[in-house]
Amino acid sequence: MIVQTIKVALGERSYDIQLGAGILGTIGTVCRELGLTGTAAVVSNTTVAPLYFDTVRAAMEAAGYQVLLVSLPDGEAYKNSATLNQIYDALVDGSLDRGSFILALGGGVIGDMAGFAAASYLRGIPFVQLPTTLLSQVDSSVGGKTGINHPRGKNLIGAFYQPKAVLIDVMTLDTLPEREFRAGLGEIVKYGAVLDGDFFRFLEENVDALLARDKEALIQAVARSCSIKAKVVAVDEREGGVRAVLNYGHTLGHAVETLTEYTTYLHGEAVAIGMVQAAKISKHFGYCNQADRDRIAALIAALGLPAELPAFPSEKYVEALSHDKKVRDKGLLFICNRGIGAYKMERVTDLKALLDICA
Ligand SMILES: NC(=O)c1ccc[n+]([C@@H]2O[C@H](COP(=O)([O-])OP(=O)(O)OC[C@H]3O[C@@H](n4cnc5c(N)ncnc54)[C@H](O)[C@@H]3O)[C@@H](O)[C@H]2O)c1
Ligand SMILES: O=C(O)C(=O)C[C@@H](O)[C@H](O)[C@H](O)COP(=O)(O)O
Ligand SMILES: [Zn+2]
Repeated sequence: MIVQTIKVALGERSYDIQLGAGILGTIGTVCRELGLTGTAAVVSNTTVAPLYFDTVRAAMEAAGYQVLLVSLPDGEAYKNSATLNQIYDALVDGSLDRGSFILALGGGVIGDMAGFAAASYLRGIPFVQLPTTLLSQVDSSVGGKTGINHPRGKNLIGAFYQPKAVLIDVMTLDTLPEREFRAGLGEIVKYGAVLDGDFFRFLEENVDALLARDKEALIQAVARSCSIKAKVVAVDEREGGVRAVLNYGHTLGHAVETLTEYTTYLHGEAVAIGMVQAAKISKHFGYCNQADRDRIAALIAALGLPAELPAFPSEKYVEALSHDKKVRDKGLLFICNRGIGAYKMERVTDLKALLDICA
C-alpha cells in the first residue's frame, strides 16, 4: 500500500519517492511505468540479498525483465574502489548495455556505490533506489549524491547522479538490527535540528514510539524527512549553497569515520557525535543558547546514540577536516544550528581552535 508520494522537483531529472508498507513487490510495475528496458542488475550485498532479492526478482520477472544479481561484501569498509570494480566487472560480464539499468537494493553503502556505478558505467545508465535501512530511506536514497570513500576521506570520489525513482518499503525495517535502526534516527534528528523545529519537537515527543518501530510514527518521520530533503535538493542540487545544511553534524562525523578507518562507528552514530559537537560549537559562536544545546544532546542520548569525540591527537582531526568537501581557500564552511530548526553557516579558518571548543 502506497501511503505517500513525494516529488523531487529537478526539471527533466525530477522523480518520485514512493513511500509505503509492503510495496517492494511493485518494483516491476514501477520500472515498466518508468519506461525502463533491458536487463536489471540488482546491486545488493550478502546480508540484504538473502532477505529481499527473491521478492525483487519475482516482481521484475513478472514484469518481463531479465535480472542479474550483483552481491557485494557487506559494510562501510567495503565502500571503496575495489568493490566498485566488482560491480563494473559483473556488469561487463553480464554484457549490460546502455538499454539496461541498475536497482540498488540495500542501505546507504549499496545505494551510494550502485548509484556511482550507474553514473559511470557506459557513461551513465538509469538506476532506481530500493533503500532497506532507515538511514537510506530518510536520506541517502534521495538527492543523487553517489560515490565511494578514500582511505584519507569520506565520499571523496563520486558524482551527483539522480535516480529515476525511490521506492521505500518500511516493512523492510522489520529485519534491521537495532544498532542500525538507531543510527538512522541520528540522520533524522539532523532535519529537525537545522531545518524544522516542529519536527524536532515531534521527535522528542515520539522517542518511545520510534524506538518501538511503531509504523505510524515511523512513516511520519520518514515522510517528513524525505519532504525536507527533497525541498533542499530541488533548490540546490549540486551543493552550491543551501544544500550544505544537510551536512550538519557531518564535518566532525566524517572525520571520526575516517580516523577510525570506517570500522568503529556507523555513519549515523558518527553524525550523532558530530551534531552534539556542532551544537557545542554553535553555542560558542552565539548561534544558540545552552537550552538548545541541551535539547540536541538529550535527544541524541534518548535515542541511544554516542556523543563523545573519540580520542585522537588534534593534528589528526585537523588533517581529516582539511579534506572536507566544504573547504574553500583554506576556510571550512561549518554548519551551525541557529536555535533549534534553523541554521547558520560559519567560515572557519583555524581548525585547531574549532577542536579546542569541543574539548
Ligand atoms: N548519498 C547520500 O546522500 C548519503 C546520505 C547519508 C548517508 N550516506 C552514506 O550511507 C552509508 C550508510 O548507510 P546505512 O546506514 O544504510 O548503512 P549500510 O548500507 O552499511 O547498512 C547498514 C547495515 O544494515 C544491513 N541491512 C540493510 N538493510 C537491511 C534490512 N532491511 N534488514 C537487515 N539488515 C539490513 C546492511 O547489510 C548493513 O550491514 C554511509 O556510507 C554514508 O556515507 C549517503
Ligand atoms: O545529501 C546531502 O547533501 C548530504 O549531505 C546528506 C548526508 O547525510 C550524507 O552523509 C552525504 O553523503 C554527505 O555528503 P558529503 O558530500 O559530505 O560527502
Ligand atoms: Zn549522512
